[in-house]
Amino acid sequence: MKIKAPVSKNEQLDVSIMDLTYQGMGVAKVNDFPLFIENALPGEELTIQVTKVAKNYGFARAISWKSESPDRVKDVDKTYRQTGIAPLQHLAYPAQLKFKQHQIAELFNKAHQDVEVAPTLGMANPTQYRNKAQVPVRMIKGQLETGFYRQHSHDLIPLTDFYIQDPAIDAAIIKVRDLLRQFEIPAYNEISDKGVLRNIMVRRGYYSHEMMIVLISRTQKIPSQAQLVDQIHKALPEVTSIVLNVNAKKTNVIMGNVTRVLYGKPTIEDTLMGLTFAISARSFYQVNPQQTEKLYQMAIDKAGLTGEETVIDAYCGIGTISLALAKHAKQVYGVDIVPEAIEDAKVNAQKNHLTNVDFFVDKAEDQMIQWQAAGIKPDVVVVDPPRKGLAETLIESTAKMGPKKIVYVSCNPATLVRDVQLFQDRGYVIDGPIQPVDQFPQTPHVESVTVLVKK
Ligand SMILES: C[S@@+](CC[C@H](N)C(=O)[O-])C[C@H]1O[C@@H](n2cnc3c(N)ncnc32)[C@H](O)[C@@H]1O
Repeated sequence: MKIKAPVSKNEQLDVSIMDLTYQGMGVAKVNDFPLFIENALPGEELTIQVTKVAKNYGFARAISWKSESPDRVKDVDKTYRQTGIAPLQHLAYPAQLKFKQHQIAELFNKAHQDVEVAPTLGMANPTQYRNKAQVPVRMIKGQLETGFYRQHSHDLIPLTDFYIQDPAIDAAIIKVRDLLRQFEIPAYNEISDKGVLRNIMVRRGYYSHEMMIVLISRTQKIPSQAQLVDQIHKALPEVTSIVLNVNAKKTNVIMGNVTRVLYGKPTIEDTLMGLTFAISARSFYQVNPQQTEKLYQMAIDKAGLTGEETVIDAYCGIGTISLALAKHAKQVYGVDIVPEAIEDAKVNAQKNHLTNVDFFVDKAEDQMIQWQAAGIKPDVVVVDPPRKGLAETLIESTAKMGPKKIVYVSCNPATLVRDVQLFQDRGYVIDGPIQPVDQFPQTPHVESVTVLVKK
């Protein structure tokens, strides 16, 4: 028998908000049927209009408030919410930190795990923190614009202040945009699959102030390329690298596989944990440098190294954690799937005069099986996977290698909970509190460090 939802589309209702979801939406329940409402906070009483009804849940939009949460920040800029750049900016920062701590505890509780979660480590100035921007380029009314997509769409909202980005990066985007207009370079059109420039990526070293501009183009060459590049580096003295990335595919993936240096070096340098790192266009590098130092210090402290240990850093990127650990370990092995990242990692080991680190290009899950077969016996394994978490085969081979300690740096508590359970099934237990670190203020994203030890 088909069960009818207790609400229908377009219906208006008065509700109380009970909780925030992992995506940062308010949750209200009507006869146990959950409704998700953007921009609504726990404790608020409001009138909503139902916008979508699915089998077990629905979505609604807020129409008017009867009572507001004391944690609500008034006078927020709606553009940031519309674009999804800062979907939690309406929640006061201390409450954002509590929300992140609570999210992790909730997800473990739902999996019947009683864990201790420490208060989230926040930052003093939780805006303008990003060292990297990736902005789409589109033609609007015949003019090239840069900005951000409206959430759940590809409609570009032009923006000049991105709120959570380093303002020097925002200024560089405007300058590049103006030069693209001056040279009449057409933006890419997703529908016709014609035009030239798709995206602009800008990275700026937090300490070095070296800046890289990546022009992501559908075509192998940009019209007036030499003059454009010349004008960009003349207008922006911090620019030490201009790179062309070619992405000729009709795809939502931002970067293609071909990169060519148009000006300066193929990498920029920055400093983290007192070490120097070269970073190329396609390599991962943490976007919040101030918080990354706290996150890495936490991972290093929790690893508890004495200088005698063999350590594996799976998902190592350009070797940031590996090299920070190498100063305190006998031998470190790092693996990442992106060849450019591993090239950077090898250069970075040399730059920092660290000779006790070996880096490998491979899927971490495959490399781990090879290390296990080769009889490598790590004392500590650090994992820092993307949001989808760990492959079960990696968990299996890690457990077989039997490290005393696993330090799990996670950017997604849902996959963290799943993976921790798989480690528990193989004889590991959580040691000490889980430590959230706020890498992404004004957004619902949650980063954390968890330690597992062998029973
Ligand atoms: C969250 S980042 C962490 C990188 C590094 N630990 C850091 O802090 O800069 C995840 C990394 O996993 C890499 N990656 C994604 N899938 C992978 C896989 N299956 N095997 C190995 N590395 C992978 C990405 O290239 C990226 O460098």
